[in-house]
Amino acid sequence: MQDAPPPVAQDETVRITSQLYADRRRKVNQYARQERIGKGQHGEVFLCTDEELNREVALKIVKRNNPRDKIKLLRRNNQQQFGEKPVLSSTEHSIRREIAVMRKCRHANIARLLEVIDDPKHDKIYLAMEYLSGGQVQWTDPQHQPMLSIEETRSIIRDVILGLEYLHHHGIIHRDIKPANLLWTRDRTIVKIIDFGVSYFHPDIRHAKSSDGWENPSDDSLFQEADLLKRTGTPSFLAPEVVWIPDETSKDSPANSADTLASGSHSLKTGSKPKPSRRPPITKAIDIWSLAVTFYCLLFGHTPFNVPESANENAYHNEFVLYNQICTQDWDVDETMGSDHLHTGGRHPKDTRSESSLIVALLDHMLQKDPKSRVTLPELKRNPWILSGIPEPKDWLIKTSPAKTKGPSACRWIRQASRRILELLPTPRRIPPI
Ligand SMILES: Nc1ncnc2c1ncn2[C@@H]1O[C@H](COP(=O)(O)OP(=O)(O)OP(=O)(O)O)[C@@H](O)[C@H]1O
Repeated sequence: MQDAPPPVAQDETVRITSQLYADRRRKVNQYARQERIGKGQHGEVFLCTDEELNREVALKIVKRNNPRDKIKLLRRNNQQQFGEKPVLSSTEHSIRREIAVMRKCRHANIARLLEVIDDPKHDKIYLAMEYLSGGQVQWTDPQHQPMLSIEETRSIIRDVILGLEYLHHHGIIHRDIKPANLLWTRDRTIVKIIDFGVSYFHPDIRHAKSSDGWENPSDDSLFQEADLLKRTGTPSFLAPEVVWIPDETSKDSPANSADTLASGSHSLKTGSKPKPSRRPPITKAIDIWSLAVTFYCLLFGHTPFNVPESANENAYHNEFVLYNQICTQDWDVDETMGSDHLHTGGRHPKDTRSESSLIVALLDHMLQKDPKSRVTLPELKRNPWILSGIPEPKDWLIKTSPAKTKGPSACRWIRQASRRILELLPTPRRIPPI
């Protein structure tokens, strides 16, 4: 094994393998297992050596059906009409969605999928991804103090902006942006987005031209519009429009079942903002909100909206308190931000030219409850604080534009076209020596 693994080639296509020929404790096809590096809701992730290509990969192993899924699935498939597509378990649905999105992505700030091993005879699906050995972005120490400097925070946020810009350009909403889904490369210079299990794709939200070589994920049934309304993601990072709760006076309101919040110890009157009477539409602006919560976490070492300490044991009730805070409450800032302890000057700093006040103003634009007033990704990318320190900002903006990055099929198309042109050219005749 060489010291530094060979980098992933930009035009390397994702291999789809339908035959699992080795599934032993230490080996999955050509992947020799080393230690476990992660465990999520859907599966385990192992560091592996790809013995064919002599490089390290992260192998995510997901069981198609966990036991809970199996019972639900049996019940649903029994109720199905003849000829209907069988319903996928929620785990399989999530992994198929992740594969559909990751197969299409080629970007420096998005973890690359290299191979999918999906053998119908086996109950597990394997995803070989580029190994991001720098680990998760750590943002808080055991005392809940921020661990990252302002400069490190800026660089991370900039990387995520670029990754999200690419996703949004291609009609993908990530829906679970949080520090745990941001991984460092080995040298800790680049951050990449992972975990596309709850992401959403819709061709109507694409900006990219259909001629740019980026094909839409093939299976529409994986991306149902109704899924957008589900509160998937991580509670503290969810946008107001995602956790939107019908008016308390409404008959169906959860407030009526969860011992009335507004009159209880968690009354949300101070600094509260009126909630819109109708749920705002769910758009890519939800990723901006989650990015803002992430940004806040890196700066202050805690989330902006939290369940108050006085909350009770009822998890449903506490979640409801949190969602009400997200929808109606303002957030506050600590006295200092970052591991460099930059003074904030409070939630509304008097000195509007200081660096910290620029950051608070930026957070303010990103944490707008109304998605229509929230800063957009192109505006965010052009924000002076975000651009600060980049030697040639204009060039950087052009160079990093997602319209510049070509999809995998475009690369393939270019290769095929050049091969075809070479075939059509007359074979050079040997010139006889004079
Ligand atoms: N490409 C990678 N390189 C290195 N580590 C990784 C990689 N992908 C995932 N991991 C590790 O494995 C963990 C779980 O991965 P992932 O979030 O994809 O799983 P999941 O089951 O979808 O999780 P969740 O419960 O958050 O939905 C990550 O938090 C990370 O620590």
